Amino acid sequence: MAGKAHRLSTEEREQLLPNLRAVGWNEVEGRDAIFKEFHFKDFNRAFGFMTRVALQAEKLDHHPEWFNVYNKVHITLSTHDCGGLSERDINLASFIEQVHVLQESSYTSKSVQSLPPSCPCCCSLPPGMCFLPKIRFVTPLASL
Ligand SMILES: C[C@H](O)[C@H](O)[C@H]1CNC2=NC(N)=NC(=O)C2=N1
Repeated sequence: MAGKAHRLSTEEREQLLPNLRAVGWNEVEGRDAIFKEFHFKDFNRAFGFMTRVALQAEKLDHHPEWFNVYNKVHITLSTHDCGGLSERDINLASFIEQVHVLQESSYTSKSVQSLPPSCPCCCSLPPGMCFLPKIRFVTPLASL
C-alpha cells in the first residue's frame, strides 16, 4: 500500500461518512472504526462475497476484521497502522459495496446493465452510490 495511512480529518469524515452511512455502514461506539452487517441467501453466497473481498484486501494489503456464520457476514474496518479510520477503510468499504451490488444483482433478473446509467468513474455503481473521491483501485470486478 503506497503512502503512510493517516486518520481521516474532521473535514474528510464530513465528506465521506454520510455516503457510507447511506448504504448501511455505521461508526463503532468506543472505537474509530466502521461496521456493516451483510445478509445473504445462503452460505455459498456469503462465502463467495468474502472470497472476492479477501482477494482484493490482499492486493491492497488492507484487511477487514470480520465474522461469518452461515449467511451473515459482519465487517469492521479500521486501520491498525494509524489506530483509526483512514482513506484505506473508505476505499475498501467502497470496493465491498461494489462487490455486494454486482454479486447480488447477478442473482436477480435485474442485471447490472438494466440499472440506471452508471457513475462516470470505473466502478459501474448507479449514480450517487459511488463515494470514492479518488479512485485508487481500478481492477474491473469482471477480472477478479
Ligand atoms: C505489514 C502490513 O502492511 C500491515 O500490517 C497492513 C496489513 N493489513 C492491514 N489491515 C488493516 N485493516 N489495517 C492495517 O493497518 C493493516 N496493515
